[in-house]
Amino acid sequence: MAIDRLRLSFQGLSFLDAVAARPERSVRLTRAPAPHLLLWAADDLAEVFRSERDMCLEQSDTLRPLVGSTSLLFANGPRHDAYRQVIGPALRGKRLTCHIPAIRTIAEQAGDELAMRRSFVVPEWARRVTLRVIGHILLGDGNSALLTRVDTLVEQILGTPWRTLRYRYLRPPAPVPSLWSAFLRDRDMLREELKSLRPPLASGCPVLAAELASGKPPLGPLDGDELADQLISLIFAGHETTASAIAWTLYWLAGHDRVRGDLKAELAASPADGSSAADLPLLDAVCRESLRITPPATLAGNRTLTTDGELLGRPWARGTTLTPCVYAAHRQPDLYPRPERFDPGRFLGRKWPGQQYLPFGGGTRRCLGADLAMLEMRMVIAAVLRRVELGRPGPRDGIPRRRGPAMGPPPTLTLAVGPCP
Ligand code: HEM
Repeated sequence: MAIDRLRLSFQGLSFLDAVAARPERSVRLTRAPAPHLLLWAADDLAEVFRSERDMCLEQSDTLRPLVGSTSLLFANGPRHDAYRQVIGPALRGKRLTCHIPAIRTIAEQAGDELAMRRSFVVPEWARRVTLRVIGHILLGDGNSALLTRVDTLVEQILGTPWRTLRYRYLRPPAPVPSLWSAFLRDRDMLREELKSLRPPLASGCPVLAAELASGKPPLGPLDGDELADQLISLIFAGHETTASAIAWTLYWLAGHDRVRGDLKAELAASPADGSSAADLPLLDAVCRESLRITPPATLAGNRTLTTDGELLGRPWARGTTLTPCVYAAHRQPDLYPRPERFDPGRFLGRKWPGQQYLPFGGGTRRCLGADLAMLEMRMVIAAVLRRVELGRPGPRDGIPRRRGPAMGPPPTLTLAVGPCP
């Protein structure tokens, strides 16, 4: 049965496509002594998200060398709660609203850049935009060289599935020249710089790095290594997935003339910049449908049971791992008729429950940047569509590619752009 684990690792989405139609809405990747299941039935997901106090998140072998072993992405128990209490409020509500003018400027500049071009490589352009946004929120302005180095480090290991496999499985001793030793050298130099960074305490809006470094409860003082882990984690989590989401949304809009026309009409009829979902309902629905049909994170985090117990009507042994499968949950034809069709109408005037629509995962580990990501998607898409017309993508341009634990469009996805008619 471990064959299914290998198929997931090597075939990725084609494996998920093959199992998504199973009536049991789950697949067992491994059996005892350490069973691992992917789940997507709404009732099962709701129960998993309710029972997370008896589960912990395991560190990922792929991400740990990048984000560090004290990363909040792997924290559990009270330390995890403390991180969420500090980071969560900084990324929603009034504190997020404070960053809207800066995000608007970044979105408009990104749109202006396209207005001067005939075509652009979408994933690379989108990563530059989202890197600027998370850089502004986390470190304040003026750290673009440092941010680019984080992006280059990520690219070095996740840029292609082949690079990820080499980085994951070929780790010779450090003195041997290899992708691994180059990665370790660049990572360590970057960490040293992050440790000595002194973010401004306040620059209009509070800078998240300064709050993390403030030593205030519930986190208390972080040493340099722990702070560097959190900065790399937040830059990584905060821009990779959002860049994929923006790139996918432009891809879907480019291929759907009617939806794009309706959205342009909505934008033409309103001065709103997209910072509020209520002002531009079709724009919001387009972004949500894009996250449904091509969720950047196809799986949420692996939850491992810390005690023997009963769940989903069955007894489970400690050590069992349960993973919500976002991709399969979003492709259930009884919930989403013709799930392979891009149809933003599914989200117009309708809110989906968290166990049926979960691009940001759920429960106590639900994405802390969900509000920021939605805001950023809407504002960037609005700025682009107001400035340029998009050309049609090619027939093979939408084949998803693995990017570490996430799913992105092909790195070469290129769209033609021209003046608005
Ligand atoms: C469209 C963009 C994004 C998507 C699709 C996405 C998706 C996810 C998913 C699926 C998880 C795991 C949730 C779970 O296991 O239940 C997650 C966790 C997380 N995300 Fe995002 N994310 C996005 C953008 C962001 C942004 C902009 C930030 C900002 C810093 C961010 C920060 C985080 C953090 C800190 C966690 C860990 C939460 C925890 O473990 O408590 N994400 N995200």
